[in-house]
Amino acid sequence: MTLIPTASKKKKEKKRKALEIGGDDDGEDRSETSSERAVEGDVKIEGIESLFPIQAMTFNLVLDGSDLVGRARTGQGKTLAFVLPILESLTNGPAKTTRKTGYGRAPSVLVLLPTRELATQVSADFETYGGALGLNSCCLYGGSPYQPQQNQLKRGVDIVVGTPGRIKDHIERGNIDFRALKFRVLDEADEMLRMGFVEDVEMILGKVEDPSKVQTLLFSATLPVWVKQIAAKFLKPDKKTADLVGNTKMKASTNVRHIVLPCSVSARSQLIPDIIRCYSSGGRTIIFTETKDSASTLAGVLPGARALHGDIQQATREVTLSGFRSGKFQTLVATNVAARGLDIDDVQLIIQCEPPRDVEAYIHRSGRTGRAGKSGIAVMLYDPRKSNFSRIERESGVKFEHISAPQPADIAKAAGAEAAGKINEISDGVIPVFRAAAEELLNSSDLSPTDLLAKALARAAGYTEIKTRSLLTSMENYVTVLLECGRPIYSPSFAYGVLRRFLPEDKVESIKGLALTADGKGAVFDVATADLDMFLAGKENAAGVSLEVVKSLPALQEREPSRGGGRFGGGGSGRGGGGYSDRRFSGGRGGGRGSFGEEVVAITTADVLNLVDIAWRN
Ligand SMILES: Nc1ncnc2c1ncn2[C@@H]1O[C@H](COP(=O)(O)OP(=O)(O)OP(=O)(O)O)[C@@H](O)[C@H]1O
Repeated sequence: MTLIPTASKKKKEKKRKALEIGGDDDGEDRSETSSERAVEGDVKIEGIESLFPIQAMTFNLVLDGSDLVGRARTGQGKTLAFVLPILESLTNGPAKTTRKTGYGRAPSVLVLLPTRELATQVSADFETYGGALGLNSCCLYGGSPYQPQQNQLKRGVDIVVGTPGRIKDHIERGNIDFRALKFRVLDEADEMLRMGFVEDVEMILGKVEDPSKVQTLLFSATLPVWVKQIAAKFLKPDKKTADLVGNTKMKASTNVRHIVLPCSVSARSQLIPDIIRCYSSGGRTIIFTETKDSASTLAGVLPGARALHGDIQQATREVTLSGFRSGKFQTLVATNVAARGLDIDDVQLIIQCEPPRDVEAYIHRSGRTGRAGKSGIAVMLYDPRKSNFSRIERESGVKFEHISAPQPADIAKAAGAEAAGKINEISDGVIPVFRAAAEELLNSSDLSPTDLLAKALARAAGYTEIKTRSLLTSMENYVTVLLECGRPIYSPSFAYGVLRRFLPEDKVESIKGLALTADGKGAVFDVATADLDMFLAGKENAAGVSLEVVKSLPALQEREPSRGGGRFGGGGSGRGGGGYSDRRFSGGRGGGRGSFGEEVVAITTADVLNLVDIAWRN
């Protein structure tokens, strides 16, 4: 008997169609061709025609009884890479003969995952594929009542899937017996340990009396070195590794277009709907925020969006996620609770509101799209004044595509074309009713019929004006300008100093997002459209100063976030603004700790040049 997955995702979600099982029932043939048989064999599960590489790699290793570390990029099928061989082993392989059966049986499989949503998802996979083989599973996670879980355990289950906290609770209540355990799986192992579950995980794994009789499998798309060290404690010394990422540079999904876009915090809620319009291809979008509060706030202002985070009641979390999966709404705003493992059909776009703190978070969040060979887009917003994504770029191996905000005019154009298309769908029956008003309009207006029709289309598409959007902070009704003064601009404070020569203080203070250009010759910043004329006229009185509106953002200097506003950062602008690290000029990098732990502020060459400049001007 050989397993082959066939369920299409939609059907899987409707209790996932049963497996057809057939042939080869002797259970003897577990040579290296087992995985091939899994692909070519008797049982076909719709939607899956062959094993993905990680699955082909792990199938025989698991059947052969090895402990295993499995790593493949996001969306490459790691779940079935343990589900299928475990089920095969239990029903037709080495674990078959000693597996407990009957009422009250103790579980043969334990799967630990970091989040409730993920536990539910993986449990559903076991239900789908294992259920058809007569194996039942239960899902144990916090925030839901104990009693039904306890009853299930009492009746007997083959597979227990859950989060460490709740599983530990059940162990302490004497509800779970691990004496019959054959497999234990740590999925998204690094996240589970990072979330502070180390002790719980250790306690749970420690409940297995004879670990030599249990196979331990550890999976993730990211396995930082520290996880490998911890893994050495849980897995047998002769464990096998199936690592499809290894030392390759690119650690994130290669099916995803990785994009960065400058945007200030205040412009986010205006910009995001346009990013969705331009990049979601009509599919679902997941937006990641750093905090629960910002997830709730953003979900509150984005049309048709719902929030998902750890402060939301479990029952609501479940309703939200199933509504998103079933397409009741198209935009989910979440914290990292949705970053790991979630496999949701037709998520075309990921938006990260700011660069996450660690590279793993970037890899997993962006990996919620571009799954199972499909393509997707991940847009990461950053505030050029504060954010630095170069570490993520370096450590993930992603070469970010830089874009600026979609312009409202472009979006309006597309909406206009759509509105024009819809005009043909309107019945000619409306003409007699509206003709008199149309004639009246034509006769009373100085505009040509085409221009009048253009206005009518604008109205139909919901536009009464077209705003501009700046390139640097993505703010509406701001434009981005480039300042040059015939000599290098070493620091933001020098740029502010140049502006003060020809503009009043309040206007200098009103500019947004000032950043230095990578060539060291200029600075770019955003100016309110209403102030633009004043800026352009003012520069006429400042010799050697040039100021021009830019259509595309020049390459900018990298900002070093760790220094904060250092003693010399930001100068007289009052903006603090973390120091710039222009490698051509930097003498030393950022702050550090002295031998007694005190904060050491390093002065970069740029700071010194800046001081010289200020002295020179005075
Ligand atoms: N052999 C296969 N053929 C076709 N589709 C598959 C196959 N294996 C898995 N899939 C589908 O691929 C998608 C991604 O699989 P899965 O969720 O296991 O990825 P993953 O590697 O665990 O990703 P992540 O690291 O994000 O958790 C799922 O929708 C799954 O049903």
